[in-house]
Amino acid sequence: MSIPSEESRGEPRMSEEIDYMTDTRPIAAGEIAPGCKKRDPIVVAENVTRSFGGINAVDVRHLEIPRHKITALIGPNGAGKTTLFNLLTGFDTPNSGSWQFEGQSIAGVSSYKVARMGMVRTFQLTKVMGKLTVMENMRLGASNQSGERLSKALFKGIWGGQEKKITQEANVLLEKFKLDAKKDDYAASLSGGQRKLLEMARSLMVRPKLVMLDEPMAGVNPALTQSLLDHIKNLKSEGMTVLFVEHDMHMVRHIADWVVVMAEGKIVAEGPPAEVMKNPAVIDAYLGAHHDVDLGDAEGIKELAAELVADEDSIVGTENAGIISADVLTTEAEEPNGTAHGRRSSEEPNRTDESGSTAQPNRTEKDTE
Ligand SMILES: Nc1ncnc2c1ncn2[C@@H]1O[C@H](COP(=O)(O)OP(=O)(O)OP(=O)(O)O)[C@@H](O)[C@H]1O
Repeated sequence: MSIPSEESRGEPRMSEEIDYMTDTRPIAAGEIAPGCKKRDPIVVAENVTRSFGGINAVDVRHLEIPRHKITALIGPNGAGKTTLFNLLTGFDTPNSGSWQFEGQSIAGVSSYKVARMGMVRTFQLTKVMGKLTVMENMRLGASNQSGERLSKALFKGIWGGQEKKITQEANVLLEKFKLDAKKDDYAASLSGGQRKLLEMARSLMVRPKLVMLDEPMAGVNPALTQSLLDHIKNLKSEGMTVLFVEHDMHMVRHIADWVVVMAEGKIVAEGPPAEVMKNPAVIDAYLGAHHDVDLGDAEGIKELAAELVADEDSIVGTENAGIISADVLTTEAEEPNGTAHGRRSSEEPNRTDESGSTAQPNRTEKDTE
């Protein structure tokens, strides 16, 4: 679907419509660097901080989220991604900071008002109401839109003219998300992946401009993964902006237009996915040496095996070291100093141990042990 462009920052308004799936105009307004300005930001945050005891969970000097793009927010566990989501959407209160959505200051605005303004989010642990039916959950989503209370959201007839319209909209979304056959089932009976879909469908009842997804792939059965990816791409094609937190680098690589990297509360890198994933600081702190390999197919596995052969740091653990070929292990084992499998332990820190506590997507040393 094509949507009229909304230019900002002094650029001429284009008279023709823009297809946001094929729009190749630059995302950054100038040089790409952590906290850089965007050509057309939908969110601008300034000096946002949040600490818990002695921990600076979020310490963001400047962050802009590009409109009509899919932005991935990545970083090790505890980097502050979810806390930043909570702050921006009014689910938590910062120690300091200001931020605008669509040019309007929304710091201190409650979560339901933020949703009504068009900025919605989903949660890492899905929050659908298990004892309500799928359709009732959808109605609850619409209640954010009209500011109605829970009781009104659930009981027929109270909404008068709106009821029919809301049900129609819910039906369209449920059909799109292939949940229409389950609309009278309790949400508790859905699989984890279907609940994620329901949570996403429900958030769309407010017709948002910005959809923020916290780990949409976590706990989703591989059979539903592609469908979730397609739904997220569709949000963009329908003119929405998406910001998602994800540890699954396959997803980040395949659907993100832009990647923002957080570590210890700060924005430490950002840019197009291919560039960010080549950034040595990001690789060291988060991705690990072989992050670039797609393990979704046999070629990817072969590629990883070849990379591991060339990377002596990868030889850890026992001789049954997974996908490392027996030839390689034999060669290593025959080295005169006899340290082939334990060489990092004395003179260098073992990267597996170091990163194991933080870097979930690192499918390298850990997985080959
Ligand atoms: N309610 C809280 N009380 C105390 N500490 C908290 C709270 N929420 C978050 N933290 C701490 O703030 C830091 C940032 O946590 P946050 O959950 O935002 O990280 P994250 O990047 O989302 O991590 P993950 O990828 O594991 O979800 C962590 O050190 C966490 O322990």
